Amino acid sequence: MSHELILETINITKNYFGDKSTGVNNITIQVPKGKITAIVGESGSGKTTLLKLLSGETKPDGGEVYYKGNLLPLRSQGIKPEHTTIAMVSQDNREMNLKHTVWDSVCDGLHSEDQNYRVQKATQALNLLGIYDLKEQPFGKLSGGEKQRVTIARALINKPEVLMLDEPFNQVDASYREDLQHDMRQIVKEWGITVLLVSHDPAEILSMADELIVIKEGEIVEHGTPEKLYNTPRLLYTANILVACTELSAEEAAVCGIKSKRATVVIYAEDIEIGGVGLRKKWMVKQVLFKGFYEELVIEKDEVTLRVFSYVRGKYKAGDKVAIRIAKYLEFGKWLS
Ligand SMILES: Nc1ncnc2c1ncn2[C@@H]1O[C@H](COP(=O)(O)OP(=O)(O)OP(=O)(O)O)[C@@H](O)[C@H]1O
Repeated sequence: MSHELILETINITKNYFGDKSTGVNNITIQVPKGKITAIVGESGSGKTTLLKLLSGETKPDGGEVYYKGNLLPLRSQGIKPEHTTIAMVSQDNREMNLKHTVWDSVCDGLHSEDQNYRVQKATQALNLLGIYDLKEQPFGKLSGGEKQRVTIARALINKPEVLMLDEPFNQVDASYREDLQHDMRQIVKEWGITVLLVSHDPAEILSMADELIVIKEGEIVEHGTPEKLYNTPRLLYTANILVACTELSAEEAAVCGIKSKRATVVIYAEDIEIGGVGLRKKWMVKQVLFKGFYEELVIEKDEVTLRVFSYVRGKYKAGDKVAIRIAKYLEFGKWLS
């Protein structure tokens, strides 16, 4: 399927100390217009660096970035017209004045001088992010999560064509985060905004993104839809980023009844069913962890430990013996002879 592209990089490289061990190396990507693309990878893999290159904040050592088919100018070159359509929300709040009120912080981001328009837009943005009641508060006195919401409101207010979000909700309360993610997804879709999202939160990545780019040690190692990469990751690295899973050697897998000729077998907790008619109860429940609407059981057999979900709370306790059925597993690594 072909999509209209908004940003494109060709072999971009940025190394902070002149060697390949930091930054990003030779990255070629195409960012489709109107989609939410998440950049994921372990800490230090180069996600923020890639975002900064794509926004024109950082100059590549080599390669090019194209915005709508034209070479992207650097922000520091002061070439503004293109850049007003790329907004960046970073983790450091560097652009924010700590003494400004929430209202002024958001209004400062507006390009129009028309008073009615400013009031209308700022009110809309503050309501959208659920921070209208904080409008008289100085930015510096807000909590981390409130600050994040102000910087997002400020970035959204001019309806940018591209919105770059670096860990945008990591300090927002869990109770509010899901609603905010859902609202943001709806707004950017309605407004046709292209989003580049950097996040460590698997739930956020999987529920918000249309496309994932997986980056490891400064290079792209895998890309695809969240469904594809969750269900059939090519790399163990990707599975570990997207889901908390159990990793077993082939010998340990054999304890679970899995005959594998690959070095590593990965099992997602949701693919293990407890019970099963006619199965022998060989697994010991070691712990029952309360998780809200479900429980996580830590079960053990022959020194192999698995994590399983139980949706009937209170049914199992430590010391119980259970049978399990593994519905699905993934195999990675070298072939064993
Ligand atoms: N300004 C800088 N000067 C020197 N080294 C840097 C700079 N910025 C990043 N690096 C290094 O480049 C590598 C990639 O950093 P980057 O911030 O892009 O990673 P990341 O994937 O966003 O990490 P995290 O998830 O921890 O935020 C790291 O090794 C980091 O130490």
